[in-house]
Amino acid sequence: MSDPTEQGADGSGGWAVEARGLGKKYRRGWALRDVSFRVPAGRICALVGPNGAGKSTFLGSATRLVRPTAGTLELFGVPVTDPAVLSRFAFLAQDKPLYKRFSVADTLRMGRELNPDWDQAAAERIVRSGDIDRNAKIGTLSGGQRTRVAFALAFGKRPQLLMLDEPMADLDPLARHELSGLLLAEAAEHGTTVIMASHVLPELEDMCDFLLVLTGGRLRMAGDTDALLPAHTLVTGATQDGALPRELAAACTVVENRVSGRQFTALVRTETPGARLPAGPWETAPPGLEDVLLGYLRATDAPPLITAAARPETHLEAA
Ligand SMILES: Nc1ncnc2c1ncn2[C@@H]1O[C@H](COP(=O)(O)OP(=O)(O)OP(=O)(O)O)[C@@H](O)[C@H]1O
Repeated sequence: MSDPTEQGADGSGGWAVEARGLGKKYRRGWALRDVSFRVPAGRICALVGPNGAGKSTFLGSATRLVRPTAGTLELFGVPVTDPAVLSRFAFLAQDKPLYKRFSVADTLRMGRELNPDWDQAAAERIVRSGDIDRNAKIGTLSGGQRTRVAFALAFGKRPQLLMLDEPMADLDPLARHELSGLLLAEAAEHGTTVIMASHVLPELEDMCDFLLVLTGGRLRMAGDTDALLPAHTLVTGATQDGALPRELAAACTVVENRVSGRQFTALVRTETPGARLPAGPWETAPPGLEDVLLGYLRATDAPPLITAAARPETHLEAA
């Protein structure tokens, strides 16, 4: 077995997250089922899926808040069951839990006392640029201001892996822009890996270079956006019966085919990188990230696509 801390072929430093056969069953059924993937270290990874897809359950499993029913999960090669992972990650939960009676200054002091690598200057900077009074009690702050303090706590910890569950939901457009810029700068400067669950697809296009897509607790797509996007093509053309022309359908995997009147618009993919679709009475265009994500979110029976970079070793060995 290779070492998660060793240099990857592309010069990057191993992988940050590795899930193998990960599953979580609640009384009503499986929230996550047989999920296996790797996220290489240093990536900004979007975790995408409809409501109830299992995103928070995955983040809960990675942060020791949820105990998986099946499989294994490692952060930087350390099983999440090992308390040694605690110093490696920071987590910004959807409800941004903070102590309401603490002041902002108390909250940052708590961060400093609990975290050996605490970066007080970075945390203070984030709070200051939101014009938040250090003496204000958390309970008196607006939702967006609380989010900013939670960001300051997460960044101040200087984690190797930052996990965020819908971090921007209650921020105004300016704060959104500022904090996403900060996230990118942080990741670039410190090599931090980021995993961010979000429903705001256009935002992800600008920020993320790696994708994880879940629907119904199953992994549908995983890999570098640079590898995933070029594998897909948007095709439009005329159809008599709603089906794609046979010659076209034979040359690709159809992710989604939508028919309006006598016109089809299909998201297709070729399984061999660089393979071309046959020419014919149809038009092709490269899809944007949002087109690809929406295709997989709508067509839940499309075959999953997990690129080689996102597959744990067992899959590579079996291939
Ligand atoms: N504590 C729990 N007890 C029982 N079922 C749960 C629990 N937490 C989550 N579930 C179920 O697990 C499934 C996945 O939920 P999860 O919160 O992980 O989805 P999500 O992708 O984060 O959704 P959203 O986008 O709405 O936040 C859902 O069907 C949900 O009802």
